[in-house]
Amino acid sequence: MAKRVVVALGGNALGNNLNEQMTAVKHTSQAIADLIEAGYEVVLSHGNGPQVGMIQLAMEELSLKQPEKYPTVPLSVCVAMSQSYVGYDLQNALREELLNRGITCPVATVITQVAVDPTDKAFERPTKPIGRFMSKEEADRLVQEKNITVMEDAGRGYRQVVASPKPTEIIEIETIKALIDAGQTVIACGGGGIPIVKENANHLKGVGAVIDKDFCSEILAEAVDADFLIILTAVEKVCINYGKPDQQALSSVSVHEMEKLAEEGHFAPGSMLPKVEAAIKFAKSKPGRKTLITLLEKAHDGIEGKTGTLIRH
Ligand SMILES: Nc1ncnc2c1ncn2[C@@H]1O[C@H](COP(=O)(O)OP(=O)(O)O)[C@@H](O)[C@H]1O
Ligand SMILES: NC(=O)OP(=O)(O)O
Repeated sequence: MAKRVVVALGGNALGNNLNEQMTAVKHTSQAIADLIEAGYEVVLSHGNGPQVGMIQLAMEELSLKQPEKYPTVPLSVCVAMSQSYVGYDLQNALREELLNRGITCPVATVITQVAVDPTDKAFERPTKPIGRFMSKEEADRLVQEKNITVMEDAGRGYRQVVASPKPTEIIEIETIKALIDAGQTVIACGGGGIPIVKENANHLKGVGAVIDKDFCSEILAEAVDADFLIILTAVEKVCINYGKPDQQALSSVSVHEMEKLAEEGHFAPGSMLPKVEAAIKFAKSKPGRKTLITLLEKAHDGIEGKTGTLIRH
């Protein structure tokens, strides 16, 4: 039976703006098509930090200019827009790459809502960076003008941060499973999913948050009973003492060892730590499940055991 793989695409797989994304998805599709060609069943998820920030800013400018005509657009709707915008580019690029290789496999994006707990403490403490990077001066000015929260993002500059509650349930999971079982390649849970809370028996209400795509990809991987969770990012291997002279790359690590390293503070919160936490959770969820963290271009080599950081039981 074909091995089932959930692939979480990081920022470098999509770029930061319209032009970058058009180019990046072509490159990304080659790496994904390599996995499909090698016989893996692939389910894709992706981030949306730059995209949702761009959409939110555009919507805000419009509503500031003409509030009667263009009312404020909630963040949950901006997440929905980012899902369809990225999904559109990604499914088209992958469709073309597969057809060019003579592979007949329909590709579809599922608009995915993801439940969060309305009492999640994350609503009181924004941590998820979105949008572009800013200087400290610009960030301070926007804090005054717009009453937003900003944070320094892993030594790369300042960004707006929003609440990022933990995902608890994927609403469209049965649709996603039906498409996978029909042999289709599915893009789902984009941007961590559209965050919703269950208000009563049947009503789902969007909430102002951006869910971490690594945590959401992990619950997706469990729900579709994947063998592998692959988190593709901008580094080939996870390191200890990252950025220091004694930096050391990790190749194959048990969940127990990885938990210890995380406790020792080797992984930066907001960048590598959520990936490591998601990796540990998936590898622990059922015997035989493994997580791989590596570079986009190394996805195929990584799953063949040639590179990347493997987190296993
Ligand atoms: N211990 C570590 N090992 C490797 N990379 C790390 C580590 N700590 C922080 N990083 C940084 O985390 C980045 C990945 O996080 P991020 O850029 O947020 O991911 P994404 O690809 O999902 O957008 C890496 O490119 C690297 O700069
Ligand atoms: N939603 C999310 O985690 O996006 P990024 O991966 O772009 O931060």
